[in-house]
Amino acid sequence: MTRSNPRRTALDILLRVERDRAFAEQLLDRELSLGTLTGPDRGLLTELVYGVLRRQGTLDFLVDAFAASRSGKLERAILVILRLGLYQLFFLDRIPTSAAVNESVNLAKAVAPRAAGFVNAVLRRADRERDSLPWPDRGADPAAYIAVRHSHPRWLVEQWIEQLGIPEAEELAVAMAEQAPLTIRVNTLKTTREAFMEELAAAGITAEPTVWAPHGVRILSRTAVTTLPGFAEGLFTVQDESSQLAAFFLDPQPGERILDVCAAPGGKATYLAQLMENRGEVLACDISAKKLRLVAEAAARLGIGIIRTMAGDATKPGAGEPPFDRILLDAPCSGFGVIRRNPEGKWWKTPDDLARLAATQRNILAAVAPRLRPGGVLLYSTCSTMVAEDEDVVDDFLSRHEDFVLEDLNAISPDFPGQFTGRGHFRSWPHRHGMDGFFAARIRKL
Ligand SMILES: C[S@@+](CC[C@H](N)C(=O)[O-])C[C@H]1O[C@@H](n2cnc3c(N)ncnc32)[C@H](O)[C@@H]1O
Repeated sequence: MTRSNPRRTALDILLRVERDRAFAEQLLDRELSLGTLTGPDRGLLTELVYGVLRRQGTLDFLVDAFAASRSGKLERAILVILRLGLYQLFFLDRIPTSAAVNESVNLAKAVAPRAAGFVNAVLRRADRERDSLPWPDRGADPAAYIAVRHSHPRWLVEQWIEQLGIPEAEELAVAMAEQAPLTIRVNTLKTTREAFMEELAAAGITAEPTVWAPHGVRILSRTAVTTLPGFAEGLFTVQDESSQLAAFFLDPQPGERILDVCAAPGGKATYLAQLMENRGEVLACDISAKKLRLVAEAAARLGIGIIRTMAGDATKPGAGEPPFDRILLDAPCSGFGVIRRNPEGKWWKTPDDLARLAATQRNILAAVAPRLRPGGVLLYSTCSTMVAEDEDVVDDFLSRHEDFVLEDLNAISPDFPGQFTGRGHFRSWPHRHGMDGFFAARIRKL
C-alpha cells in the first residue's frame, strides 16, 4: 500500500493527532500540498479525518458495543482503523458496505496483520445490527444520550444542559457536530461586498451575504479558499461571522489608537483597521512573535498600513505607550465555540484546562485595563461557550474595578436582535445563528 491511499493517509494523520496532539488542519494542509492525492481522494481524506474526529465519541461507543475489547484497551492503530471503518459505514452514504469493510481489513493487514480478522468481524457485526443500536436511555440519562449520539464529551454536554436546558443543549450538540460554513470578510478598503459578490457569481461560485455582519459573505459552493477570486489581491479574508461581529462591536473609529492585546493571526486586527478606513493606529500584540508574522502578512495582503506589531506577554504591565482609545482583548480560550472547525480540541480539553484558562484570562484583563484612557472602551471576547471563561471573568473584573462598567449592547446596537444576552453581552450559537459560538462584553472606563 502506498501513501497515496486516502484511508492510509487518514490513519497516519489521525494517529499523529492522538500521539502528538497535532492539529488536524495543519497535517491535512501539509499532506494535500504534497499533491500525492488527486481528484476525489483529496475530498475523501479531508472527510475521513474531520468526520472521525467529529464523531469520535459515537464511533467509540459503537466499538464498545461490537468489539469484545473496550475501545480504551485496544491498540491505537486498530482503534483508529475501526473508527475509520465505522465512520464510512454509518456516516457516509456514498461508500458501499463492502468497500468500507474490505478497505479497513486491508489497512489492518498493512499495519497490524493479526487484527485483520477482528476488524472484519467487528465491522460486519456493526453493519448487521445497525437497526438495533444500544444507545443510552434518553429519559434516564439525557447527558449520556446526547454525548454518545452527537459525539461530545459528557462533561461538556452537562455544561450545555446547565446553560440551555436539555432540549436546546441537544440542538446545540447536533449543530456542533456538523461541518462549519465557510465565511469570508470582504475587504472594503479594496472593493465592496456587492462588487465582490458579482465577481464570485461570474466565477460560478454560489454565495450569500451574511445575515448580520455587514461585510461578510457565506460561500455555499464546496470550494477551497485559495481558488476564490481575489485572494492574492487581498479582496477578502476568511473569518466567521461571529468573529467579524465581535470586532465590529468594539466600534473603532478612523484616527483612533487601538490596542489589540492577543492579535495573532490577525483576523480581528485587520478588521479593526478596515473599519478605521486605514487611518489611526492598531498596535497588534501577541505572546508569539512567530504568529505575529501572520498578522503582518495579512495586513500587507489586505493593503493595510496602520498595524504595528509587538511581541509580549499581556499578563505583564505594558510600558511606554500612552493610553489607548479602545482595547480589544480576544483572549486565549478553550475554543469550545469552534469545535466544528477544530474537533480534536473537544477530546483534549478538561475542566481543569478551563480553570487554568480562566485564571490567565483574568490576569490579562486586569493587566491591560489600565492602558485604556478614561471614557475608552474595552471589548473582551472569546470563542468559548463557557460561562467560566466569559461572564465569570468579566464579572470578577468588574467587582474589583469600580472605575469600569459593563455596557449593554442591546442599547448600543439595537439592530442585532437575538444576539445579546439579557445583560447585554454578545453571545452567538451555531444552532441559533449558524455562526460559531462566541462571546463578547463591552466595558467602559469611567
Ligand atoms: C484567540 S487567539 C487570538 C485571535 C486573534 N484575535 C484573531 O482574531 O485572529 C488568542 C491569542 O492569544 C495569544 N496569547 C496567549 N497567551 C498570551 C499572553 N499571555 N499574552 C499575549 N498573547 C497571548 C495566543 O498566542 C493567540 O494568538
